[in-house]
Amino acid sequence: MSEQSTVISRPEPAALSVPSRAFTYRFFLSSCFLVLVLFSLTFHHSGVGIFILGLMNFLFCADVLVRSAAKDIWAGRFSFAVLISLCAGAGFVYASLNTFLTVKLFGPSVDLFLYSGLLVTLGLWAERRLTREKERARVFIKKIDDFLPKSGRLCVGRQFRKVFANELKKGDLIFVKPGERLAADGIVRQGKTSIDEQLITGNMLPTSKTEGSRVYAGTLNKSAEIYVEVTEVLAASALMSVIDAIKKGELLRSKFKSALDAFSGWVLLLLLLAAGGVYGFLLYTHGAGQWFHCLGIFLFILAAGCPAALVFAAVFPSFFTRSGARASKIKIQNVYALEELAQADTVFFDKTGTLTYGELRVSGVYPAKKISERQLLETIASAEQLVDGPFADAINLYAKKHKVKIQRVLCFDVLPGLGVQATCGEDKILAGRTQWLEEQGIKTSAKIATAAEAVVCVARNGKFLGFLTLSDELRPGAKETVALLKSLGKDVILISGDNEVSVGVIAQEAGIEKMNFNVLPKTKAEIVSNLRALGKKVVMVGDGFNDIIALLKADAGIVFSSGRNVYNNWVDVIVKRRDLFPISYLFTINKKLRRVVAMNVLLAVLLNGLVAAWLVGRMPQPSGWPLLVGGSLAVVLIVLLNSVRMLKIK
Ligand SMILES: Nc1ncnc2c1ncn2[C@@H]1O[C@H](COP(=O)(O)OP(=O)(O)OP(=O)(O)O)[C@@H](O)[C@H]1O
Ligand SMILES: [Zn+2]
Repeated sequence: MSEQSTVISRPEPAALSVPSRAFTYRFFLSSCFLVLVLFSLTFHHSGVGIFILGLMNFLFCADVLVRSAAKDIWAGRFSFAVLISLCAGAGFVYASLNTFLTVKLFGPSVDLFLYSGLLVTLGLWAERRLTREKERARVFIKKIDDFLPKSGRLCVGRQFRKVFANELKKGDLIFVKPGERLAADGIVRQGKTSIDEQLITGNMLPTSKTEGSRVYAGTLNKSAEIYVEVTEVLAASALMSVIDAIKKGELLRSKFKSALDAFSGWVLLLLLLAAGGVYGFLLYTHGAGQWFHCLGIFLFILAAGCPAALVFAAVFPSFFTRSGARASKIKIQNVYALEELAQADTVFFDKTGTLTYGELRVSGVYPAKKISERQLLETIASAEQLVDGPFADAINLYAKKHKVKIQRVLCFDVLPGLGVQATCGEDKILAGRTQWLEEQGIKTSAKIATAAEAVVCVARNGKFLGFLTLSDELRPGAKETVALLKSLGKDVILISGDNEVSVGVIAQEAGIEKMNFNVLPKTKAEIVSNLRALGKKVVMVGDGFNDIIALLKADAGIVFSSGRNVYNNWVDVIVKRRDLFPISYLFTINKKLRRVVAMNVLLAVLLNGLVAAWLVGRMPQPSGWPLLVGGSLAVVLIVLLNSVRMLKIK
């Protein structure tokens, strides 16, 4: 019981102390102050008025930045908030002292109210962006919780009692009305209905269910009342393992550090060294008695040297990276994942739908002895008629083309990675993986082991009727991508639910030496987790439902998708293309991205430093603010131009 509740409880509220709303309204307020200061400076209003505007900006807008800066300093982090708070603060103090002291401080008497205000405004904007990104992840987590059934109707004798879904135990009987979500995995004991199982099996069409059918927690009962025997508590249900993987993945992601924070410490150090150096030099030449008078130059360099363009140094490149990728039908949902891709040790490729198109075609029909081809086809086509997905689509198309007679299906279960189990009239049909049939005591054919393509075995009432082979084609670029990944030193492994021979054929075509075959969807995820536990960085490239947990458990997940997977929100990269060529781009782009960001930071620091130095060199410079602000904005433009390079997908 205690274990159940820990799994179900919401993720701990991460270190998101300030909501983005707080940044949003402060950003707009601060922009207004900025305009007012600019207006006052242009029309030479009194210094006291400008000081009041500046003070209000600090009290009402910069307060969040200062508070989070204090927290960061306390924790020994020299974050972006620390940099902006210190520099904008220095500028404000400098400008205030110059407004009220009769003897001006040593330094260009440039009005820094405007510039420090600009730093505050841009700082708020950047922090708002970052917190919003984290909040979005939170919203997704909340949304996934909506799928979680909250309560169930437990049958006690002839009565019902509403209980929390996580209180249900194996063997309990529950009553489910139409329109309700199932509270646990189970087996239908009474009633007939159709269930929307998209959440678990990916089947878009409702699945018909009757006594003996399997049902899953979280799926939606659509048409009639049913009684279900609980076979698995909610905490151990299929839905829960997906939700659990999603939450763990989000937690992992929320720990990523923004590039802005990573560089801010260095910029701050540089500024302190420059300002401190000049200050020391002045003390040396003017004498220590002048410490207060000379302090001006320290404050000035700290404030004017802090590049406003720094805010954009990391934002622009990732924005353009995303846009460039989107134009090529790649949706990078998590830019930080690019770093993981670059550092990955192992890359797993799923076979059907990922390395191959996943557009299967029935290539062979092999009836068992004394069974006609018709019989075999009629049986499997009846079982698959309401199923979708690559296997069922191919079989249904083939049946239609060959005018195969189809029996009405009473109910069916889709078992991800295994196959389909259906009831037609009195007959029970199984269509799926060879091992799955063997496990149920059905003897299949020895010929199957030599099939070089995906196989679906068919049985009716425990009797093997034969099998079908389905062919698929490698996506263009598969070979090239594998070769490139190998040249980058990555271990490439093919992982598939199909048999050894058919996986081997595709592996060879793609140039992959390592493979895992006959793997169940659950095992895929375990293989990924185990490798990660050994300290490896693992990337999963997959498609659709069977791979979702493996995709979520990996350090980064890339999914090939036609866009109807409900779990797509949670995958790092979505590829909506026919070829595999851009996959290698995803693994190499991070290097370029980092280079461009580093160059942006360098450009911003150098150019802004030059402007500040120019002002210091031309002391006193009473109306230098247009140069400082104009210069900084010009640097923003240069950073922008440098970042546009990321648009190009090589
Ligand atoms: N609709 C279906 N009808 C019959 N059999 C099916 C169906 N779906 C899957 N199977 C069986 O399950 C096996 C594995 O399915 P599937 O290819 O979807 O798994 P996977 O783990 O995603 O592997 P892959 O790497 O090939 O994508 C298939 O080879 C097939 O025998
Ligand atoms: Zn697949």
